[in-house]
Amino acid sequence: MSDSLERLYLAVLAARDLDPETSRTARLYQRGPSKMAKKLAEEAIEVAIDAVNGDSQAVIRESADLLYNLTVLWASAGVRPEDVWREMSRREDMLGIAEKLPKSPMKLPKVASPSISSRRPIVALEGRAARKRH
Ligand SMILES: N=c1c2ncn([C@@H]3O[C@H](COP(=O)(O)OP(=O)(O)OP(=O)(O)O)[C@@H](O)[C@H]3O)c2ncn1[C@@H]1O[C@H](COP(=O)(O)O)[C@@H](O)[C@H]1O
Repeated sequence: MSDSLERLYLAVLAARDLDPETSRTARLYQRGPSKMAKKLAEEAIEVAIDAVNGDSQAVIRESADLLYNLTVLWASAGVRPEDVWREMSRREDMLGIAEKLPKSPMKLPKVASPSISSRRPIVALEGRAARKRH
């Protein structure tokens, strides 16, 4: 799977400078990170709804769309697939499985807790006023 995500990532990088009239990826670049984030969030919600509805074929299709939009956001944020694989390996080495680190301080070695000011700021995604573009 990582091979096909890496190929998709390279295709996304190559499409950045194409004509936004003909390339969806170039259009997303032109509209910026907030539009990319909105598309990613929409696809994630679609996957979740399809799973709740028990539509596994739709989950598969929407998951592919979700991964495409994730690679676009990675590319925009300067994150490479190998950066993500490295983080997954680090978690696997630490926990034996590539899952999110536990929040409970009981399960982790003691580290300085982040101050409130270092938390991620809340940002607004692009509004839903505009209709979906194709
Ligand atoms: N692999 C993909 C890919 N996978 C999924 N998508 C998505 O394909 C969906 C389009 O299908 P739909 O029109 O059914 O989706 P939609 O949700 O109704 O429409 P949108 O509002 O998302 O536009 C969108 O959600 C895209 O985000 C992709 N779009 C592009 N690519 C690849 O990205 C590369 C660059 O392509 P261009 O962006 O066309 O230059 C090429 O290698 C393409 O194959």
